[in-house]
Amino acid sequence: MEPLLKTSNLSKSFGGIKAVQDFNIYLHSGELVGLIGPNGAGKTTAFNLLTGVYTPTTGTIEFDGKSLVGLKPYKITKLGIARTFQNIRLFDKLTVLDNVKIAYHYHIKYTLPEAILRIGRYGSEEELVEKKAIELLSIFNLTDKKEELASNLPYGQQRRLEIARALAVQPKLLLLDEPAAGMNPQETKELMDMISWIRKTFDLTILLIEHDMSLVMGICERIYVLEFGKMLAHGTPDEIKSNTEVIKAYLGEEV
Ligand SMILES: Nc1ncnc2c1ncn2[C@@H]1O[C@H](COP(=O)(O)OP(=O)(O)OP(=O)(O)O)[C@@H](O)[C@H]1O
Repeated sequence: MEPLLKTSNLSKSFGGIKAVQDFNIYLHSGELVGLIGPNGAGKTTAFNLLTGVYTPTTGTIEFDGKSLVGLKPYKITKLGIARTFQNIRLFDKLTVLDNVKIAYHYHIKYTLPEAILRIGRYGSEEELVEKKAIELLSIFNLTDKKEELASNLPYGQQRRLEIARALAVQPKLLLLDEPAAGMNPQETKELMDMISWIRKTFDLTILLIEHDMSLVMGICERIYVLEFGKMLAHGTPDEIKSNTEVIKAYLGEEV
């Protein structure tokens, strides 16, 4: 079976800095895979390449049988890749519900005149969007916050809302950039369970950047390790835990 995502010698340089070099990964449909590495290793740059924020200096990205190189981020979202950000990016001045509803509009079918005149498919599609957005909020335990401004939510809830919003674009592949950052151990545990659950329920493939090793080792089937922009190792959590190069890269930290 062809992988859902496959990159080949993907590289990105900023002036003299080789942020990502020969990044070769594959993801099969339904897999939950980790991407780890010390600070500055190139993890977020890799996500930015996969989502069209940056154009690769060299290399290829195949997703679901199509090349993504040169496509704008919104096109890539439409093809089925959604992401969350290391620094949460919500629409602060919108309500929790509207943050999710906006994301559904990637798939809306009514035309602009229908929306302006509030006729045709507009009414029925808007009702459906609201219903689906409320369902998503309930999965993420945010139903009673739906009328709050996103900026008023505590940090852990903002992180969950960002994932809910990413799911609203109905992706095949979800890229999570440090979803547990700033969470306490209890919140991290709940998040781990939630990530495993949404993967099954929404039939997702997930690529996860995370510094919390217990989270990565606990839920990922395979892990890629980057260091100084290069792939240092790739394997199962057990293989990565006992890889001497990886242990060295983390300066003796428990992996
Ligand atoms: N837009 C940019 N312009 C110049 N250099 C950049 C840019 N984005 C990233 N870099 C550099 O590329 C390298 C990789 O950065 P990147 O943010 O991808 O690492 P990371 O693994 O995500 O790190 P962290 O774990 O700290 O988030 C770093 O040296 C960084 O300074």
